[in-house]
Amino acid sequence: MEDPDYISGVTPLTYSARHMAFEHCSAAIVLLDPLAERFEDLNVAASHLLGYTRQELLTLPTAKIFGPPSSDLMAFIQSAMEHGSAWSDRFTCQRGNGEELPVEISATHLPFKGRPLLVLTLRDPRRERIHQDKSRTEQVMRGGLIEWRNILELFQENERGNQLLLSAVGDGIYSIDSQGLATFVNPAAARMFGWSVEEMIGQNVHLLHHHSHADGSPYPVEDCPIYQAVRDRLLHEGRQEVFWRRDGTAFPVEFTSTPVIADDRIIGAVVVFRDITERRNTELQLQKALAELRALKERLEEQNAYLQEEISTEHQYRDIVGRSAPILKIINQIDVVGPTDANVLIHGESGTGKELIARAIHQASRRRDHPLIRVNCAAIPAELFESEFFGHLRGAFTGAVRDRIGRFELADGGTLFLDEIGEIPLELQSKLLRVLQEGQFERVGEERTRSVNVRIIAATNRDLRAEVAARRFREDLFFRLNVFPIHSPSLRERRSDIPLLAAHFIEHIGARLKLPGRRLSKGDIARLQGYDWPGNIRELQNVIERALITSRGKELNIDLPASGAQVHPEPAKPRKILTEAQIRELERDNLRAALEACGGKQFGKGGAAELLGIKPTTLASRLKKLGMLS
Ligand SMILES: Nc1ncnc2c1ncn2[C@@H]1O[C@H](COP(=O)(O)OP(=O)(O)OP(=O)(O)O)[C@@H](O)[C@H]1O
Repeated sequence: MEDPDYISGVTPLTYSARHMAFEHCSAAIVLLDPLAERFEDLNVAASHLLGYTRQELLTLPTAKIFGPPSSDLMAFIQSAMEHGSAWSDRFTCQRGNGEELPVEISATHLPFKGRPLLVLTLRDPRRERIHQDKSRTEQVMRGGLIEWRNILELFQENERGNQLLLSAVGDGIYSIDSQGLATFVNPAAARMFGWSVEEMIGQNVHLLHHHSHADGSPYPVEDCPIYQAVRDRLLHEGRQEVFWRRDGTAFPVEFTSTPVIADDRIIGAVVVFRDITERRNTELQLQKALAELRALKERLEEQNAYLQEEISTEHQYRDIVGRSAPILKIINQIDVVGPTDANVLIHGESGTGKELIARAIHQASRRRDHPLIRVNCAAIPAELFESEFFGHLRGAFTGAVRDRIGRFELADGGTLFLDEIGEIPLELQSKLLRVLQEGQFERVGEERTRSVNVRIIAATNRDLRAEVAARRFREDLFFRLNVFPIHSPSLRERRSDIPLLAAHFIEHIGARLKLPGRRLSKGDIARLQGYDWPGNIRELQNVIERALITSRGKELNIDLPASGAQVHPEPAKPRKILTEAQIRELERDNLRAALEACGGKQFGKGGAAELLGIKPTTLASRLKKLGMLS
């Protein structure tokens, strides 16, 4: 290598380059003189591999590196010289630091100026492996990178998919940055607000659609839970708020605002919202339906209570008994008017069967499956009329401790029988007229107007025309009621029905009292027919009942006031006779005691009416009659 001319045709420059290439080649190369067992030359890589300086290696015997010449080494060198080259991985070098280094050796025979030199390329297989591993790692990493890129692409595609998804969903979705400006708005959100996506991007979304509360009062952005999420990193929800449209209208929403955190920094929030107008409407409808149901239940309960009360006190036998001309006329009238919805006014003396007629009309009507509600107008204190008719709200007046529905509502769909209609105070007559005309009224203490569909059957023993003339009864109301007048004749006007009626009562009352088989003598029948019956059929009924109770045998003892017959045939001792005033005082005392016992409570559970075993309306009328109303 000292002689620059050892290769012909090589210029000094190229020689120098070749020399550099040898010197700095990454492979470790030594030029060996096998006969001298010395290194003739070596490059930088060989010096590094063997762990000696160049100078040291040039002076060291090769045995220092390859060990004492072994048969293997001899055979290897021999083979290289004979065949021109040889390769082996069975040798070990002794490095400068004493370390044993297994090497791969490629040998090339290079005869130079008559000397048999060998060019040995030494390779550290461990280093090779390291290089290979590194290369493989790089390969894997490069492959991994591709893989990563694929994932990234997939993600980006997903992102596009996500974008598509966000665009397609029905919920409104938008995102805001940490400044509260919109960075993304899906089409559903923009559509709901009435803005375009482009118009919204970059805007303060709160000012755009969330600026006011439902009542129109301002909603400062500092209070906005959507923006709060950007400040406190917490998810915020809204359930009772409204968002505003571009056109100034609002819609109820439900929203969540979720903070978006990257590298532990809040970069914004994502808002998902839903227009809940339909749900709200459904809820409202449901609430309305529930309220109606509650009202219906309330009404049914009241109706039930009313009917229970009626059952215990009212007629066990409702059939109209009689074959007289006036009765046949009434039956005919019932047939005619029953199926219509016309108001009926029944006029007749007390006890002639006006209520029976009213019930028969109701039974003959299309309303028969709905209740017939009776109101005895004579029994209602003036101040309670309105509440009795139309109901009241709790607290509407002293004593109104709970909501109460009135008789009109109770009778909705059915018939309202206004007994003793002539007793209604004038002030209430106009309100009554309004319900008859419009079917509308308000409960006491309530603004809401309610509607009912009620047929009115009124009854009176007064001469209503005379009442109208005396201005105690409204003429317009009279005409409204008197659409179909029915006269309920006194018993005097139909004496021929008396035997039938008497037999009817003997049978029914006798059955109730468990006194069957009782009968009247012909003489008694004649006496009954001769009597004037100021109390009409009710009086007859009472006379028969008394006779059934007092008679010993099958033959009844009829006791008629006019005849002077004995009511109590065997008085053991003289009875104490009370004057009318004394009876009233006795009753007053009794009522007072009952009221005291109930702590002043008149109606309902544990009230005086219950204690006395009378209807609340009866109690009210008695208190009124006896001047005991405070
Ligand atoms: N034609 C009849 N057949 C059988 N019973 C009758 C008849 N008419 C009336 N009654 C009976 O006579 C009683 C009194 O009748 P009702 O109460 O209908 O009379 P009213 O005219 O409504 O009385 P008031 O005006 O006092 O309210 C009832 O028990 C009823 O059942």
